[in-house]
Order: sequence, then C-alpha cells, then structure tokens
Amino acid sequence: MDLVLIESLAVDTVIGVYDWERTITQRLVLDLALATDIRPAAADDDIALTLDYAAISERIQAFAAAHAFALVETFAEHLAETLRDEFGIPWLRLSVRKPGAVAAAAAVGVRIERGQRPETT
Ligand SMILES: Nc1nc2c(c(=O)[nH]1)N=C([C@H](O)[C@@H](O)CO)CN2
Repeated sequence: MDLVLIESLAVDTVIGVYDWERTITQRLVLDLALATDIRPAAADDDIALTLDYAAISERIQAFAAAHAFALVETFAEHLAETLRDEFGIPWLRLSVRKPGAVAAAAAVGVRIERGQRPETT
C-alpha cells in the first residue's frame, strides 16, 4: 500500500467546548496519510492519476473555515468522511492536534484510521 502524505497542515477554525472558544478561531495542526496506488501516476507522470495533495489541502482549509465543532473528535470524524467520499480514498490515517489547549503539553488531540487498508501487491 502506498501513501500520499500531508504533514503539519495548519488550519484555523472555531473549535472548543467552552463559551469563550465559540467566539474565536483557533489553530489545529493536521497530519494525514492517504492510501492510494501511486504506480499509475508514476508510470505516466500524471497528476490526474494520483491523490493531489495540494487540492486536498485546499479542501481541508475550506472544511475548517465552514465548520464550528465543539470537539476535535467531531472535526476529525467529519473531515475523514468528507475526504473519503470526495476523493475516493479507501483508507486514511488522520491526526488532529490542538496546540496550546493544555499549557503543559505541546499539543493534544486525536488520531483516527478509517476505511479498508488495501493489500500490497
Ligand atoms: N477529548 C477531548 N477533550 C477535550 C476537548 C476535545 O475536543 N476533545 N476539548 C476541550 C476544550 O475545548 C479545550 O481544548 C480548551 O482548552 C477540553 N477537552
């Protein structure tokens, strides 16, 4: 199984369970590993035959701007579903970190894996 990677993608969104968090945007930092077979794209040197990490990053920015979830769990779950549906991704791993949420920690957050991991051939 091959992976397309997007690491340390910063997005700004309304996120949080407390009243003061509902009135501001905060930064989340995302890591994604997206399953695909990179061989067709590599054989033809054609962006149309792979997952375009630039297009997916833009979609994530738009998703973050358009939603205002309370929990990072909800953000992660809905984003994973959106990306899998729109880009036909069979399996993905997504980490959502919220830097600064806990003063003594560099970041807190969640990591999820969704979908069926393709077999390596
Ligand atoms: N498991 C979670 N715990 C907490 C979350 C969360 O989204 N998932 N959120 C908060 C607050 O919004 C916090 O980030 C404010 O600093 C607390 N715990």
